[in-house]
Amino acid sequence: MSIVLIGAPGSGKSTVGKRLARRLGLTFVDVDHRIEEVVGKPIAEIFADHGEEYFRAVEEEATIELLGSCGVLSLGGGSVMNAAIREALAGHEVIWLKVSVGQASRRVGLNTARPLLLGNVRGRLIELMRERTPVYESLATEAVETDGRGSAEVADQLAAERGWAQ
Ligand SMILES: Nc1ncnc2c1ncn2[C@@H]1O[C@H](COP(=O)(O)OP(=O)(O)O)[C@@H](O)[C@H]1O
Ligand SMILES: O=C(O)C1=C[C@@H](OP(=O)(O)O)[C@@H](O)[C@H](O)C1
Ligand SMILES: [Mg+2]
Repeated sequence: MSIVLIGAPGSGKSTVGKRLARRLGLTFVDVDHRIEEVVGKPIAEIFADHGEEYFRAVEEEATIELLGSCGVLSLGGGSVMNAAIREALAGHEVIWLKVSVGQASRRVGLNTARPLLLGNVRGRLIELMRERTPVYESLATEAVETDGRGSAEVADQLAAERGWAQ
């Protein structure tokens, strides 16, 4: 079983996941990093050179494969829109990092490396969150509010709940 982090871009999945894994002595993998390794280029270039459909196909394969090993796994924000990935999440501990549009757009900034947000970060986040929030909610075994809290605080709370003693 893995500890899997889901949530919108800017919710802190990559940052919190890394620290949580360190606290618990578990391995950490960020699926976006694995995709970049497999394809051999950054996410933004994968979208530009091959398109979103190709990215989603690689994401599906990488996510499902990584769910087969133990540790902490940070998913990409859009991965939960894929039915095969949703099915593969069954039986895992799925932590939803909640974030408001305002905080997420401040965190990712205007020069984001996230191709889906380019042009109008706030507007795109509103659309994505409207579509995805019910899905995040339905998959989560635990939900954590991250607004107004640092990523270290969020990670340490999750680690403490799982037996990490400060
Ligand atoms: N709770 C938090 N408070 C403030 N900034 C945060 C928080 N979590 C993450 N960040 C910052 O927001 C940015 C996006 O975080 P990241 O972990 O990449 O999010 P995600 O993987 O969910 O898109 C990073 O610069 C990170 O340092
Ligand atoms: O929301 C999305 O569809 C995406 C989020 C990104 O990951 P983060 O959620 O870690 O930013 C990355 O997978 C890709 O740019 C697509
Ligand atoms: Mg990430």
